[in-house]
Amino acid sequence: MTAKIIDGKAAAAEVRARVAGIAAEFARTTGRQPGLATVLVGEDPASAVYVRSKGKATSEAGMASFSHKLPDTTSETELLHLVDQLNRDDNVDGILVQLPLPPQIDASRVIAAIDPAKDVDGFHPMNAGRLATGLEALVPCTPYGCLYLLKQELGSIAGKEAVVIGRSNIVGKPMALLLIGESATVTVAHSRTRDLPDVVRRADIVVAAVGRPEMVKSDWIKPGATVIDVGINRVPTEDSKSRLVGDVDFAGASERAGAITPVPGGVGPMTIAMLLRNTVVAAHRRAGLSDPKGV
Ligand SMILES: Nc1nc2c(c(=O)[nH]1)N[C@@H](CN(C=O)c1ccc(C(=O)N[C@@H](CCC(=O)O)C(=O)O)cc1)CN2
Repeated sequence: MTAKIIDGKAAAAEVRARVAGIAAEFARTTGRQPGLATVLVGEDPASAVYVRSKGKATSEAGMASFSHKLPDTTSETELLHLVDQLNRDDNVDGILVQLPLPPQIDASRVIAAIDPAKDVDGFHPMNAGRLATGLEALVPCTPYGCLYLLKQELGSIAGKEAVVIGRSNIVGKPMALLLIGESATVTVAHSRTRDLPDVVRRADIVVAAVGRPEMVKSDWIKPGATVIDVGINRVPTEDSKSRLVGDVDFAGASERAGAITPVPGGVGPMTIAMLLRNTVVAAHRRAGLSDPKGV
């Protein structure tokens, strides 16, 4: 079997186009554009690329983009002060503090300081708790993007066996909750899971989010399974350059899976599309409007 390649770039472009239509309608109704503030602390090159892409995508969707760049010597107090200003700014509907943060800053304190109504990353404990209890929440962008791709591929997920590899607050845990919300039967596997290959072999749906290059081997994949690869790992090549690989052995798994996301071009672009989606949703809720349809 040769798997269908799930095109995350195309799906993200569709979401972004719909968000742009919603943002334009919001601006007509309220007299202002939805606004997203990004905060980058330090010089991490990958983070700088992601934040630039987010700002560009925000502007392209007809939303206001507010970019804040702080030096890597920024103290936690200084960052909390900026978050407080953004919380009070009525033109800002969404606040995104790019992770990771430098070691002198406790990311969990910063996340907890963001107004939950503006927490477009969905990382605030209030949004995490609301997602866990099935209440309306802002949902973390990467798992929400994975769910979008799964629903587009499979239609209903109800009753499917899903294995999520990884238990981070940002991907693994919210992914598991979203799959439970769709009535899948969910196993969360992690570094202490016994006989991981056999656990993965049961899965109709595999979501790999461990951050270990090509850890998931082809013979772990049940024939016909849908594989969502969240990993983005840069590995050296023989010509002293580097390339991106996921957490799944893509070449091997493509021979067994029914459908699989590539890296790059799979889940990554969906993360940014869902950030824009969360920003228009936050803008509507803050303006007292009902949630936009179709995203
Ligand atoms: N505050 C946050 N920080 C981080 C998040 C997040 O969701 N919120 N996620 C990641 C990084 N990330 C977004 O910030 C992100 C990662 C990758 C991509 C992407 O489109 N990747 C491309 C490949 C890019 C490349 O060539 O390097 C792809 O997969 O096709 C988008 C966003 C950590 N921090």
